[in-house]
Amino acid sequence: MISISRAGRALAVAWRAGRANLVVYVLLAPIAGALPVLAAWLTKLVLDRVANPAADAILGVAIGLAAVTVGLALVPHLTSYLRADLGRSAAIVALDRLYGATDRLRGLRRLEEPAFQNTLRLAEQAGRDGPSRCVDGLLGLVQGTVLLTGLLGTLVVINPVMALLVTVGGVPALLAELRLSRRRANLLWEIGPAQRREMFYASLLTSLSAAKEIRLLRLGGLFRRRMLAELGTANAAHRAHERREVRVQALLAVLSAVLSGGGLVWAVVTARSGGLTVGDVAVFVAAVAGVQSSLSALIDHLAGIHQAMLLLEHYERIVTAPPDLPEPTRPRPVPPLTQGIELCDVWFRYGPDHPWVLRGVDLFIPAGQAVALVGHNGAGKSTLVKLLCRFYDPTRGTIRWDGVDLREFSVHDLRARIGAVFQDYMTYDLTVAENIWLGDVDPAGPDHVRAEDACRIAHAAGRAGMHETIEALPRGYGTMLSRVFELDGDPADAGVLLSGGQWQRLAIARSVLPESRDLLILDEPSAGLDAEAERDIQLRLRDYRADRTSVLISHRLGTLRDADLIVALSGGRVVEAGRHEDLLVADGTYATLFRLQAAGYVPAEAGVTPTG
Ligand SMILES: Nc1ncnc2c1ncn2[C@@H]1O[C@H](COP(=O)(O)OP(=O)(O)OP(=O)(O)O)[C@@H](O)[C@H]1O
Repeated sequence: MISISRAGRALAVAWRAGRANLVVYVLLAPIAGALPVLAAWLTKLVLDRVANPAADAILGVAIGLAAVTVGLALVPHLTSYLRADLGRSAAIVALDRLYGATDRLRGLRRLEEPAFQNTLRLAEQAGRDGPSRCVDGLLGLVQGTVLLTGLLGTLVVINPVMALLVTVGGVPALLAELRLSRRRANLLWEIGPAQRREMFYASLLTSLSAAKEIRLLRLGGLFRRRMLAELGTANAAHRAHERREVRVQALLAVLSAVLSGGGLVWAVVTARSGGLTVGDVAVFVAAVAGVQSSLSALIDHLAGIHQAMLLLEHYERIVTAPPDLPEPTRPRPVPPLTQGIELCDVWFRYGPDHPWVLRGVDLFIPAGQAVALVGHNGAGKSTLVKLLCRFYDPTRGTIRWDGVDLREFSVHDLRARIGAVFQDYMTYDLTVAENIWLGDVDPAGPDHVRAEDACRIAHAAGRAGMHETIEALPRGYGTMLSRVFELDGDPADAGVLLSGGQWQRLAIARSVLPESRDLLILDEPSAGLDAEAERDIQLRLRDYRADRTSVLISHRLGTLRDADLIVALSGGRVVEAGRHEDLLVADGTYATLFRLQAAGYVPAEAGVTPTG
């Protein structure tokens, strides 16, 4: 029912998070359980001595009761402080493990699976409060057991039958609560997709990047309604579950009230016939109420641990997930590219139910040369470069780096040799300097830009033709590129936003920051640039690309005409390859695309037929 090993791992997380807090918390648990029992017995003694003045001195007992009362008042505050502090520290340790595990997923495939995203969301939830809930639950069990044992012992002394009845009365509650906790954990899984969609619509409604389109197309109402519909779906599921809970718990409450009511009648009748003292009646009533409430707290703790364990299952599924891309046990060092990259009969599709995107691509990308990929939308150009970066492995066929299959390298080392600007490049809500520095972060170095990085960052910005523009910004390289985050927590210092083309140049600067990249991939790097800027970038990058292998993708074929090799993809295959002039002569796909595009720049009446 409750996995001991999982509970052990949750405790280990709490131990790593805060040993001192945990030790004090553990020591307090039995004390917190013993205090109410002590209070009940001391109350009995005080009452009996008040009722019988001939009995022993009362003062010592009364002081003892007062001390216990102070303890009873203080312990809950201390416990709740420790619980909160331990919870926060345990969340840091657990989330560090969780995001460490997602970071170890080197490919993209897993992140594209809805089931993985659902698991991830519950794992995040479990990571935030799972370990502390387990610790809480386990210590609650310790505290509850001490309390229950003491109170049951008290009850046994006065009325063993009642003790048995109250204990047996707790069994249905235990079974019912465990069932309910399993249902609750399943419910969270079932409503996961609706909650993720709800969050998606909610984030659209407040996201700055979506704001223009949402306002212009007046989509706010639609997305709000959809968000509410998803929320409604989740709420309906919660409501149905809570109704079931209320029904079960009401039934159990009636059972427990009948038991304690019967016990009270018995105690009063017995006291009238002299079988019990006033103190006995008081302690009996307190013990019955105490046993019932501590039993129900114990059951709640068990159910809470049970539910936390079920959610931690999602957490563990993520942190123990096997690598999504097989990594060799003894990876080969990735040599500097001296011969080239060879794709041999590469077939690829995004999933078994998806159509083939690449159907037997054979291609050689010679080292030190610029290879351009052209083709219609959806021809598979970006897919091909994603395979070069090993975001996915080919479904069939191999890709070789100087003759070695990419799968024989560590993915990390391979990527250290590749620089890229993707079509959907990132814009980070960080400073200009950080936006460029992210292109070459030393994993063992500091987590911030160092003063000595300034020179190479400016050099990379210069390569992308951005240096002067950056210098003109309010804080130069220290300018925050965000309208939603302030610099250094100063609300008056909201940053600036760049234009699309300027962001694109920044992405290029990021990709050319490291000098150590052998392969440069530029997937539509100039889509957002004006013609002059595009030419300017081409000239600036020519120097960087000179001794490097580069793969260029662009729909502006004019920018590719100088490439050493132009490769046309169609239907998932290479249909043509050659230099610009040769392909025009061949008069195939490339020539058709090139002429169509060139004709667009020439007045129709001029009747000119560009030939390259
Ligand atoms: N992550 C993905 N999951 C499923 N299908 C995908 C994914 N990415 C791309 N595809 C599909 O693969 C095909 C090739 O896409 P790809 O982006 O490689 O084309 P492309 O040649 O780069 O197109 P474009 O010129 O429009 O950028 C498309 O049909 C697309 O729908």
